[in-house]
Amino acid sequence: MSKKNNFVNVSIRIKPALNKNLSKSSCLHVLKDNLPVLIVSDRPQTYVFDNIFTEDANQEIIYNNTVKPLIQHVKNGYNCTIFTYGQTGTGKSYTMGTFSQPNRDENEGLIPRTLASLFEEENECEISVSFIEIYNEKVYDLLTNNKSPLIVKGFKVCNFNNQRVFTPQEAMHFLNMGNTNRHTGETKQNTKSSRSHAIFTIHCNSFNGINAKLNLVDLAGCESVKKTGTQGNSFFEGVNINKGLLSIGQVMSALSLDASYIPYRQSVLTTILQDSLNKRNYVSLISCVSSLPEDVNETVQTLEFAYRVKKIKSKPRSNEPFLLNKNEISFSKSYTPFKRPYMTSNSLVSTKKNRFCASLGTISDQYKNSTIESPKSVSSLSTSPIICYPSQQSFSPVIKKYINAMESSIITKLGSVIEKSLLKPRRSSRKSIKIIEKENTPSPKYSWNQIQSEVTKLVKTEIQQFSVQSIRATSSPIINETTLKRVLSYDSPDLNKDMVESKEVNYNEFKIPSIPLKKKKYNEISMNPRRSLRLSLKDCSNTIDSFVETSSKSPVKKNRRSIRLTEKQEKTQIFINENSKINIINISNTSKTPRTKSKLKRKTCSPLTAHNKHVLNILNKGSLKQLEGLHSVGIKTAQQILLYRNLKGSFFKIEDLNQIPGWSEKKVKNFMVQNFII
Ligand SMILES: Nc1ncnc2c1ncn2[C@@H]1O[C@H](COP(=O)(O)OP(=O)(O)OP(=O)(O)O)[C@@H](O)[C@H]1O
Repeated sequence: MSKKNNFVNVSIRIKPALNKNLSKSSCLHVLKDNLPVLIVSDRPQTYVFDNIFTEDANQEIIYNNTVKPLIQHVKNGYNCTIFTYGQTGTGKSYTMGTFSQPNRDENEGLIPRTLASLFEEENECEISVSFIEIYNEKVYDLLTNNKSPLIVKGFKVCNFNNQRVFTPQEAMHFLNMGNTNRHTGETKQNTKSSRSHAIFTIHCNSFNGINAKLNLVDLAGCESVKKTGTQGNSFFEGVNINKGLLSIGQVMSALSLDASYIPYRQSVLTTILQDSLNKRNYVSLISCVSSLPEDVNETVQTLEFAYRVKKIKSKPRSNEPFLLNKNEISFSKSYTPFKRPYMTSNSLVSTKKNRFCASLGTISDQYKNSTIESPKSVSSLSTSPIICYPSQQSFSPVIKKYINAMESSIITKLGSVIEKSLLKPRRSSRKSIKIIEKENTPSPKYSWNQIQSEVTKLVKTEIQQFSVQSIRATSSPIINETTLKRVLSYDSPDLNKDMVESKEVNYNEFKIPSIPLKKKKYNEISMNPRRSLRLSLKDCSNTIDSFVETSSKSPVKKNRRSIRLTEKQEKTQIFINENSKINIINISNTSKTPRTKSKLKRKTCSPLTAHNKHVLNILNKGSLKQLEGLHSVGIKTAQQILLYRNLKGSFFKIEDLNQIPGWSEKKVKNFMVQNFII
């Protein structure tokens, strides 16, 4: 399966002629060169499949080539489905092993072999089994004597028996029990014909929280009323059987054509197999065919179905809870910032929050079940607990309870911090964002400082609150800084750089790492409207010291491009140049400062220049209403200007309007003419 890198495996099994006396010529010819090719007599088509099992292939060969490769996938958390399809009497139930065989060893089918294999190795997961059937478009539990149909909600069957099993024998007991309860009947073509579609499911719940299932589906056979000779009740059974099979064919066709709509709802069979028959799971199909010339139409129909399934290109996805690993980080880096406005929908937020909490939840679970050891590097990130304690420390159950409660409390609250940050309302309209997205402008500002301080506060208070009760007495907890960085960098590509380094710190010394800002261009810088910070001289000395000390670390202060200190006589100005060096300039001679220059200029401004400045001022600082007050600016244009300004910063000159997406030079000129800008 994996050698061809395709996760849908399609096999054909040709039923041997059981009555040698009746065996005539075969309508199927198999060529085995590089690929197994099947040719049907007198038909133009040739078919290539993953496996073609000829009449002499025994049950072991079938198992080794179909189900065996899936076992490890199930253990790794992938849902897998194997199903048998074909004309009635061609050996689907025989292949699947749903009915007990006279000589168990040799003829044992796929289900008994799978169960034996799952229990063979040391058990890494809890195994339970369920067995249901779909009879006349209703679902029945085969592991109970209750004959009332089960309720299907959405695509989930409710209240079916899921029996925990510890040995293959126990599991076989439930298989046989289900078989006795299954609807069967006699037809012209099969003395014990299945009148229902049966689904035997092996649920594998691994101890690290990964749950996966293996569905072994024994479909009822396609039947022609003429050949089976069914009448009355059996006739209606046949109609419903064919309905299920037809719908499964339509689902497969849609999947193979990559259709946006997959018609799962056409029948109960496809409805409840929805979470298994899709591109996220491993699927293996065994199509059972007859080689008898009189069955050639049914055989071709089965081969066509198999061929459609073969075309499906799937991408299986593990049920493993979401963990931020290196790949996720690199994904986050390649995140185009402007996709965010679309992604901050409620659903995305809840998905992100759930996935994030799930990842931390798993971490906590692992932590509960294993010896606690401090994480050492980024590579151990995905398995590291959020709070670590000195290794080889054994905790009493009471303390463990506190630790768990504290962790889950932190996890829940961190989720809401993230949610809050992602749901930060935007003033912009969706349309405007779309326009600007094309221009690949920088990301809208997120208040990461707020998140930082909230997370710090939260973690500290939580730990202190719990520590008081018991933990502090036992040991001093250590916050795994890497994990918290991960929390902070959850949606911030900027922060991921920090993750290369990892260390543990005591919570008393714990400080959320500062976010290094990228060198920004003019427009990006102006995303932060506070470009300068004025301080009175009283606070000056303290502030300068702390500013100088922290400015190289703190991105918040870096954004403040200068601190202007005002005093009556002496003025000091602090500039941070592009290399993050701080220059303190004495500007007691006011004529040297750019500010004074502009003041001088302003004095000599002509009325027209003043008007230009006024318009520019409105463009840079005006409210939506004020913008609308300008000529040729409607509500949409005003919104667009506002959005652009919020994202890119101020306009230097009115001509800069042509940087707004959709603003041609002609439009800018028109704006200028209408607003008397010269
Ligand atoms: N490869 C095989 N080797 C030996 N016996 C086989 C083989 N395939 C099928 N049989 C036998 O053929 C008969 C019909 O097989 P089976 O009941 O499995 O068919 P089916 O496709 O499930 O039919 P239906 O759709 O009517 O349930 C059984 O007696 C079975 O033992």
